[in-house]
Amino acid sequence: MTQVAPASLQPELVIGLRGLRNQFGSHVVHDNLDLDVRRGEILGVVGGSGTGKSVLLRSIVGLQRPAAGTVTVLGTDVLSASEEERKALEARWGVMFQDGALFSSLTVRENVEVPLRAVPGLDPAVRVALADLKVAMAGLPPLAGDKYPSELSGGMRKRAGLARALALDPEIVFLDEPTAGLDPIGASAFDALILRLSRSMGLTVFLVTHDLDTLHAVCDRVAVLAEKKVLVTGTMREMLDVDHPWVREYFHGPRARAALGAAPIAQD
Ligand SMILES: Nc1ncnc2c1ncn2[C@@H]1O[C@H](COP(=O)(O)OP(=O)(O)OP(=O)(O)O)[C@@H](O)[C@H]1O
Repeated sequence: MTQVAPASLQPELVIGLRGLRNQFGSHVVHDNLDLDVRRGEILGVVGGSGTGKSVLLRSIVGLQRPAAGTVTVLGTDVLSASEEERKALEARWGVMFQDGALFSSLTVRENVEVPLRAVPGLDPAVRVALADLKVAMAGLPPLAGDKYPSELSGGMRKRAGLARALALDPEIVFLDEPTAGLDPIGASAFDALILRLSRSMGLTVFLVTHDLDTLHAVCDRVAVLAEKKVLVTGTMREMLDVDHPWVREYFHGPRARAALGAAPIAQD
C-alpha cells in the first residue's frame, strides 16, 4: 500500500507547470509539459540544444507567454495575475541571465540598486548598504561595486548578475547557464556559492545548465527536457537508470563519468 505523507511533511511546491505549450509559429517547443519545483531545492534543468530550457525559464518569469497551460509560482497563477500581483511576485524571485544582463552604463553597485529602487521609502544610504551587502554575498571584493561591467572578468560579471538577482532577498532564483564560459576553477567556485546561498537562505534554485560538474556538485534533482516535455525528474543517481537514448548518452557518456569521478556529490 502506498504511504502518503501527512500534508505538513510533504514538500511545498513553489513552481507548478501544467500542460504548458510554447510555440513560435508552427515550431512547437513545449507540448503538454508538466513540472513541479519544491521549496528549498536546487533543480537542474538539462536537455539537448534547442529543447527549450531558456524558453521554459522565460515562460515561468513572464518573459514568454505560453500558448496554453498554467504557470503557478508561490501560489499565484502567473498568466492571469493582475499587474499588481505580478509586481509583488517579481519581488519574490530573482533572475540571472547567461551574460549577467547588466546595464553597461551603471556600476556594479548601481546595477544591484536597480531592483531596490522599487522598494517604497527606502533610504538611499540604506539602499547603497544593501547593494554592497549583496555584492559581498555574491563573493565579489568590495571594490567591485565601483566598477563598470566592462571592467570585470566574465566570472565577476556573473557574480554581479547574481548579486542583482539577490537584491530583494528572493525566495526563488532562476539561473540560466551560470557556469557557461567560466574556466573549471571559476565554475566550481560558482557552484559552491550557489550551494552555500541556497542552503543558508533556504533559496529555491531553478538552474538551466549543460554542466555535468554543476549537476553533480549542487543539484538535488534534475529535470530532463526531451520530446517537447519534461521527460523525467529525479536525483542524479536515478538518472543512471533511465532508459532513454538521450538520457543514457548524457548521463553515461565519457563526460558524465569524468564528472562523477571528480565532483563531491550533494545528494545520494
Ligand atoms: N523569440 C524566439 N522566436 C523564435 N524562436 C525562438 C525564440 N526563442 C527561442 N526560439 C526557439 O525555441 C527553441 C528553444 O530555444 P531555447 O533557447 O529555449 O533552447 P535551449 O534548450 O535553451 O538551447 P541551448 O541549450 O542551445 O541554449 C529553439 O529552436 C529556438 O530557436
